[in-house]
Amino acid sequence: PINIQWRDSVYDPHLKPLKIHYDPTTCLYIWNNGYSFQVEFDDSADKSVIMGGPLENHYRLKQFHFHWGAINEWGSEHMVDSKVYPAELHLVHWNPVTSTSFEEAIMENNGLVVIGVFLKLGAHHAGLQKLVDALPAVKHKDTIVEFDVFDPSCLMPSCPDYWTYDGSLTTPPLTESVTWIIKKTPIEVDQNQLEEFRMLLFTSAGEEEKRMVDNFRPLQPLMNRTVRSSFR
Ligand SMILES: CCCCCNS(=O)(=O)c1cc(S(N)(=O)=O)ccc1C(=O)O
Ligand SMILES: [Zn+2]
Repeated sequence: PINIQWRDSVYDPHLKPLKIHYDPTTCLYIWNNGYSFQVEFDDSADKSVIMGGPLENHYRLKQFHFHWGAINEWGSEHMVDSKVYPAELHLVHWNPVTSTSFEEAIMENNGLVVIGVFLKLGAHHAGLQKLVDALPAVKHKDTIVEFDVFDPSCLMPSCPDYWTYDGSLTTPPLTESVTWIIKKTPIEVDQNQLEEFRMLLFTSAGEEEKRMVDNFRPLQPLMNRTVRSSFR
């Protein structure tokens, strides 16, 4: 993750609007992987896909997860002009044109696209609440609960503006296979919803409880990468 300096980003007029078509019935389950909670999707066909933006072709939604802090002062993996948000949503997609599976796409150049959406403290988010209500069922590491119909588009801000740069996964194997698309405008969630995230545990049932908080990777230097913006 990087600190996006608005002034260093370059407006690219060739960047198209991002097109998102998620099929809510491709949602499978939520599970606690001991690092975050993830909502997994059926990626066996081109049913929940994104295209346009900086992308050459379409990408299939595989999973989404969040990163958050112990308190509202930090939690996001990216920053904007050194501003940190209390949480960040990542929607992970893979390229079915150049790879035959997600696992293969992880190792490919341009194999993955991750859309990042900042969460800020504010109004109650009705769409997120369905997800929050399921969290007690996945409190411990390696627990899973069926989650049959959910449309992640409800977690997208209406503003089309984004930054994009070529980067890596923020989790091992940290491969440089990710086209990052970071939405400029955060979505609002309320204090209770953030607190529910912080009630999850890193630990399995029976172990000494460790609250799942601060599950973000520290900032990495941008090096010679350029961040392009879809807006002036
Ligand atoms: C088989 C190895 C998978 C490694 C990457 N998996 S992932 O779904 O892309 C992922 C991405 C990310 S991130 N923050 O989007 O780079 C975080 C966690 C995971 C995960 O698997 O838990
Ligand atoms: Zn992530």
